[in-house]
Amino acid sequence: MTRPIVVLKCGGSTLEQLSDSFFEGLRALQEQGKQPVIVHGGGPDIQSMLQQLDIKTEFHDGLRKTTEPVMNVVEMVLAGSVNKRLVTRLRSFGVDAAGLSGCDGGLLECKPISLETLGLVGEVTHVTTNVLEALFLKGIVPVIAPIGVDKEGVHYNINADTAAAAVANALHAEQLMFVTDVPGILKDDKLIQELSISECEALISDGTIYGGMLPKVRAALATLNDRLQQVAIVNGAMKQNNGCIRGTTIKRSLEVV
Ligand SMILES: Nc1ncnc2c1ncn2[C@@H]1O[C@H](COP(=O)(O)OP(=O)(O)O)[C@@H](O)[C@H]1O
Ligand SMILES: CC(=O)N[C@@H](CCC(=O)OP(=O)(O)O)C(=O)O
Repeated sequence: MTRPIVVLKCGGSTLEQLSDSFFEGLRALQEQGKQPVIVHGGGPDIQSMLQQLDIKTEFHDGLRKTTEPVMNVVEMVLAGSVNKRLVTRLRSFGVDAAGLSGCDGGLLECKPISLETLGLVGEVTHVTTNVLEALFLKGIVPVIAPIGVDKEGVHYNINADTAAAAVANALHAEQLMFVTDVPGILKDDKLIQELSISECEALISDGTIYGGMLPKVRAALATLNDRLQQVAIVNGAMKQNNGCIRGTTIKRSLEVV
C-alpha cells in the first residue's frame, strides 16, 4: 500500500526564501507516514538567465511564449540548477530527495497548447507514475521540474502550477499545497482563510485574483474531487506553527472541516 501522497508545489518566487521550518515540516510529514512529492517552478531564475543571454520573452495569459532558444534556457535552469539546488537543500535537512524532470521515465507526457501563440508550452496529457512509485518504495521524495515530452520526443515548458495539479490528480493525492511568496489569497491586503469554488470564480472575475495567482487557483479548482476536498495556498517563508502554516484553503464544500 502506498502512503498517502502530499503534493507540494514550490514556486520560483519563494524557493530561496523557504524557511527552515518548511523543511522540518516536510520531514515531519514523512515521519507521520505521508509521502511528499515536490513540483517546483523557477520563473525568476529563468527570467534572469534569459536577460543575461539577451533572449527576449513575452507572456500570454500568464504563460511564457517558448521559442526554441527560450526552451533551451528553461530546461537548463529548471531541470539543472533550480532542481539540484532544491534537492541539495532537502538532503541537508535529512530528507532523502531525488530530482527529475517530466522527461524522466516519460513522467509528464504533453502536447502543445498552441504552437502558434505559445510555441513550446505544453499541457499534460498523461502522467506516467512508474518512476515515482519506484522512488516511493525507497521512501525518496521526488523533486520534479515541470518539463514535458511529447510522443515525438520534443520537450515542452509546462507551467509549474498546472504540472503540480496533474501530478496530484494522477497520484490520487490526499493533499495539494501551493507554496508561494504571499500569505495566501489577499483581498484589500487581508488574508482570506477559506474560499469556496464559486467565491474563487467571483474573485477571478472581479480582478482580485490576477497574474501568478491565476494558474494556482485555476489548477486548484481543476483538481478538487471526491478524494481531494481542499487545496491550500501558503507562504513558504513563514515559520510554521506546529507543522501547520496558515494560508488560504480552497474547499470543494465549505462544510468540510
Ligand atoms: N489576490 C491575490 N492575493 C495574493 N497574491 C496575488 C493575488 N493576485 C495576484 N497575486 C500575485 O500572485 C503572486 C504569486 O504568484 P507567482 O509570482 O507566480 O508565484 P510562484 O512563483 O510562487 O508561482 C503574488 O506574489 C502576487 O503578486
Ligand atoms: C509555460 C510557463 O510559463 N512556464 C513557466 C515554468 C516555470 C514556472 O511555472 O515557475 P513559477 O512557479 O515560479 O511561476 C516559465 O517559463 O516561467
